[in-house]
Amino acid sequence: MPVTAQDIREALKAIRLPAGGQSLPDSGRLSQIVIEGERVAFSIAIDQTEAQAMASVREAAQQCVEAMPGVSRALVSLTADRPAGESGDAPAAAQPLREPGNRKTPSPNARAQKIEGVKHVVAVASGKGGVGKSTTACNIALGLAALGLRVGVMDADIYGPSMPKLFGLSGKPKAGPDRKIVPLENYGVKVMSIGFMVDEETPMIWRGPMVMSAITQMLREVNWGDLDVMIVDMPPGTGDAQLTMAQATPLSGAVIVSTPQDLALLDARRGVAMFQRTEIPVLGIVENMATYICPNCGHVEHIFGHGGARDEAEKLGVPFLGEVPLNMAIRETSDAGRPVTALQPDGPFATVYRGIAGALWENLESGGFRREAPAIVFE
Ligand SMILES: Nc1ncnc2c1ncn2[C@@H]1O[C@H](COP(=O)(O)OP(=O)(O)OP(=O)(O)O)[C@@H](O)[C@H]1O
Repeated sequence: MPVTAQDIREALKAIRLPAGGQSLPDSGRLSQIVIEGERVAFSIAIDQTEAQAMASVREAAQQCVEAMPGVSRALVSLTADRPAGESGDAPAAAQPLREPGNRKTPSPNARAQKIEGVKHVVAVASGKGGVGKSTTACNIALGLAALGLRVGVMDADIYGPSMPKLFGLSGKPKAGPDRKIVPLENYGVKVMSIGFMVDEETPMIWRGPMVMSAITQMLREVNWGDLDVMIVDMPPGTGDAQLTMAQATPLSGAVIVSTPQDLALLDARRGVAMFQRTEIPVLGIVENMATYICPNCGHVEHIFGHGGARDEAEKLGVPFLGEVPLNMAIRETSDAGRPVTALQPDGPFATVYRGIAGALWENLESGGFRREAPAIVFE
């Protein structure tokens, strides 16, 4: 018989909080329990100061559930998103951290704990899907690495994780001697993706508390080592899931990717607004598929109109980091797991991405906003 949430709650009664405290289910700290087939996921709410003390409770809960018949894997994480003790029978994503009205939420740095050894965490986001957010995130990461920086990529795009494909990586990451997961690596960049943790056929399992569990695990239980920058590929859009995720991640700032079309710009504006509302600095806008350069004659065509993102950035008072042309080489190399910035470092597109990466790094390090990357001229 398939296991039920009630069975799991019963079994978890054996787990007690430290110092002879209540049983885990009675403590009101359990999130909703999500069951899909033989996989189970839930989170345990803690106060940030309890992280160390509660680590053994998390481990015991996981072992307890994995020992149950009908369970092949349990994903249990500690979350400090809501006050410990508050009853949690609703998915985390259904409880946006946004407060009612127009009040601003506290800065993410006050909420999300820093990741040890990681200097800057940068979200790459877009107001809507399909604008080339992941391709841009991947190539910016490689551009940063080309500048000699230590770079990691965390793929938090729950709707369609694409970093495994973009970096040409597959397989399951393994745990190291310290029990932390060792990220996979290619082209000198460490990569961790929801795509490594979930079967392709069951992407919808990463909903509600599972999303938060996976993000928490990828942030806290992965051995990232020392990084100058961690790039986080966010899910496209500006809904509550994105907002919650942004707030749970200790972001230094965000980069918004947009195409020149009006619609996308409207969406990009929403993206900017989402980060501004949460007091996460917008480090810049990248215009993707800005121009088409004829591979035969070099003629530059502005298929979708041009300059929209630059003007919009100006209006919004956020930096414009640069523009990436629409080009088959970018599509083909990305889709084949051979990103252009790593494979053709002397080519024009690698130059563009390195320029964007350089401007981003400067903004990060200065804490100020440089207006844009140097213009790249195609001759
Ligand atoms: N500058 C570009 N020139 C040509 N093709 C591009 C460019 N940027 C992205 N693409 C292609 O567009 C497609 C969508 O890109 P990508 O997956 O990066 O978008 P996304 O915004 O992350 O999408 P999703 O919403 O699915 O997460 C891919 O096939 C990619 O190779």
